[in-house]
Amino acid sequence: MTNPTSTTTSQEHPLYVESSENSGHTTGEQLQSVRWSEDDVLELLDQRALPNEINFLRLTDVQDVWQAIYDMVVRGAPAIGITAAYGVIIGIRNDQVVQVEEWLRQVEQHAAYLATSRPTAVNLFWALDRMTARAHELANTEVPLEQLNEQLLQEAIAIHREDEEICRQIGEHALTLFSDGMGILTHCNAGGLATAKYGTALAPIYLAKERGISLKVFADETRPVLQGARLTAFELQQAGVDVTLICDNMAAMVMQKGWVQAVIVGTDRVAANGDVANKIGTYGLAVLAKAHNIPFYVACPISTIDLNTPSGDLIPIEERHEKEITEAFGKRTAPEHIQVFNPAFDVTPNELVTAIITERGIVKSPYHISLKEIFE
Ligand SMILES: CSC[C@H]1O[C@H](OP(=O)(O)O)[C@H](O)[C@@H]1O
Repeated sequence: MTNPTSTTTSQEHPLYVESSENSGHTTGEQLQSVRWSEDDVLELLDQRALPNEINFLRLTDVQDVWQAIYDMVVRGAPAIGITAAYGVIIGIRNDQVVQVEEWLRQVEQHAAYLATSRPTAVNLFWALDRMTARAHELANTEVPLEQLNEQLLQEAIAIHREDEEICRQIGEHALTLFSDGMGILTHCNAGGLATAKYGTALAPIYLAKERGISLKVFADETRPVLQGARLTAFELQQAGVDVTLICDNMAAMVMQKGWVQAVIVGTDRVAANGDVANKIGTYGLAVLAKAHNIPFYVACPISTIDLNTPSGDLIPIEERHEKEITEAFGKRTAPEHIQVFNPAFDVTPNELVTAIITERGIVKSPYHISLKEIFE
């Protein structure tokens, strides 16, 4: 297996690069976590190194794409789906196929392989299904074999580009729920780093910043992988947003002090009844929000809604390596041979979800009905 090459940029290289129309603001063009380069290579911002280093890995082998998703080089449901879509292209381009039927079989094989990288985020499977469906369409056209890869690449690019606009629309709908001066608590990272741009839960916060609406954000650090501390706090600080980092066990206190008027999180999969799988710790946050009579919002594209999974107890929950809990910064923080339980996600029952905010609008209970309607 080839080792992905890395293109490390200097540490002072900002996550945001000033764009001409935003001169003087810090909300310049956000650097993408996933890029298809001009020389046709998949480039991934190594999110494991943030916030200390900005390193881009260049991947040209489908096994490396699988590993990058599994190791959380790239993470976040939409970003995982976008990466896997490009992973299919990388795989098929390395194959020497001589017939269309063989080309189609190889596409399906690469998609099936990439689908084994992480089990919970349904966007991974949604994106791979979209790529294989497009491949079947292309195989039944007159497109010559040597042009099929380029045509299929356009589908991966479309998935990528559409996600940016979808996230902006989620932001527009979510922003109708927020007003100047509100305290917003969020968990994990559902920002630009988890998507093509803007994010889902963080999208309204970026739009509020651009429109002069001041929101005070509390970001849970989100143990054990610290996506909140390393990614959300970093993203929002770079964008000039008023963000305060807290430990996960401080959320109750900031709510008790009256500093939080809404909770908004992303999600990796919404079941047909509105149960929500999201980063571990989300369920506890929803219970706390209920106890403090604070609205609990979930933001996601409709591609994260899985009508084929009837309820949250049927959502596969990824369990990750014990080292994520027993080590920190390369040092052991727990006794050797200690038993560990490390689920990466939990499920919030739909009755604790105030609303689900999508690019098509705000969905409310009864979710077993309203979630179907959003697709009509
Ligand atoms: C916009 S999806 C973000 C979603 O994904 C995160 O999980 P992970 O960092 O393990 O990929 C977390 O559940 C976020 O809410």
